[in-house]
Amino acid sequence: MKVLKFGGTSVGSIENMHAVVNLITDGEKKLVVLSAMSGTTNALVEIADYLYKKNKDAARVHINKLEKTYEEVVKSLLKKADTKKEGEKAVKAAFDTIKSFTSGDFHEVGEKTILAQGELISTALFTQLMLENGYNTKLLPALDFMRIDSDKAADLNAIKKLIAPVLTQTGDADYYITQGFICRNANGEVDNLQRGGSDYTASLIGAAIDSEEIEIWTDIDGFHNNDPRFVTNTRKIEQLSFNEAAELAYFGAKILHPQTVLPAKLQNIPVRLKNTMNPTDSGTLITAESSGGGIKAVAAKDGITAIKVRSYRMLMAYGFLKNIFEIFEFFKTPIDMISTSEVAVSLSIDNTKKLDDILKELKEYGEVEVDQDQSIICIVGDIIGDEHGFAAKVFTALEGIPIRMISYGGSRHNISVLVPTSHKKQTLQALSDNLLNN
Ligand SMILES: Nc1ncnc2c1ncn2[C@@H]1O[C@H](COP(=O)(O)OP(=O)(O)O)[C@@H](O)[C@H]1O
Ligand SMILES: N[C@@H](CC(=O)OP(=O)(O)O)C(=O)O
Repeated sequence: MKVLKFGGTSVGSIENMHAVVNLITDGEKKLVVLSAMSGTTNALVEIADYLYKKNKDAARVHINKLEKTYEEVVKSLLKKADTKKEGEKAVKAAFDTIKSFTSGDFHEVGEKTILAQGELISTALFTQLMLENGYNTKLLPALDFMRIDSDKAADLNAIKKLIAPVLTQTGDADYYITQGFICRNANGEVDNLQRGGSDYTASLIGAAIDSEEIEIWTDIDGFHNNDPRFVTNTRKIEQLSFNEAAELAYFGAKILHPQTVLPAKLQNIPVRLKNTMNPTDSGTLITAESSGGGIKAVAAKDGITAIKVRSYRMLMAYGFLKNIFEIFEFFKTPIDMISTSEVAVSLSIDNTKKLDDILKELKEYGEVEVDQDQSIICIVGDIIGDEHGFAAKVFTALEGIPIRMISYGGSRHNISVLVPTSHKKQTLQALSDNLLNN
């Protein structure tokens, strides 16, 4: 069975939902993962923010506004009395849940439960639309089988164990619909796979049921060789290897959630990116196969902090780097880039929750410098393979750009440079003009 994921824009209007019905109903059994209608998760984040700030009146205003929007959606989307009634019931249940958090203290479980309502509504309404059109469709509650562990990492073993009985109990159907993004954590509470996480849901489910293909349907014709939000002359890539796609997703290509590729790669399941608005286009295929030499694409990851530790104790000493890295391990803060000289080590992180604690400990080892608002620009392809003089080409393209760090040689697929975010657009465009489009 194929797993298909449709993102927020693909289910973001009545028209698009009808287009998705037409697209999936070819008689082939499938499991369909849906995101919340576009804009909904942001609206729910805003409501949760008001509740954290104890501004209950503002939260209520925003809740009522969103509820009205969904009442209108049900009216225009569903035409038959029984399906319309089910749609209204689902919307009411979701908004009753949201409203239940407007009294008393507000905590993380409340926030996660509020954020889950977008996917719970979109899947409930879409299932009714499928039934109204006569398709044998069943809703699979993702909260019954999607799990993360105590480190907040997806628990593929638990998902594998849980999804089989859920499918059996749900009974036979031509089309199974389920929620992207949402899951339960190790305490059984409602949680999520982080923003953009529906892609990851699809690949986890794909791996759990050993799907023949995972299709990610979105609002663009596939993976582009640069970020179309910042660069004008981007082009679609026909094929990428799992490793190339994983690096691009991890280093900021928004079209895929950073962790999406791994479950598919582990079980060698092809991932295809397709455009809901242009379904006949071949899209981008991601497989184990190498996609040939040369530079494939560029992506940028924002919100990076660079930390430099300079110490003469590092000179000729062993164990210095181990001590530095142990501090990051202790504070559960992953490091993205590293570069070293005899007396200094620079590294970059994107999670700054424990920055003050980390800096305090690092200062025990030497002078510490911190630069915030940096972006990692990641250049991906078969870089070390055939093409000599590749590094020279990259540096020529980046002439005039203040590079803070460089990482080269860690993998044959990737060169990364760290630049101030204020120079991100210029860097992406320069790489497009000099490396990708000439
Ligand atoms: N390299 C890239 N290739 C294609 N799209 C990209 C790339 N980098 C960023 N994007 C952006 O990703 C968007 C699709 O991702 P997203 O908005 O999360 O879609 P969805 O809501 O369908 O999940 C595109 O509209 C595009 O602006
Ligand atoms: N609704 C969630 C999950 C998601 O993946 O959405 P989208 O597919 O629209 O990126 C979010 O906005 O983060």
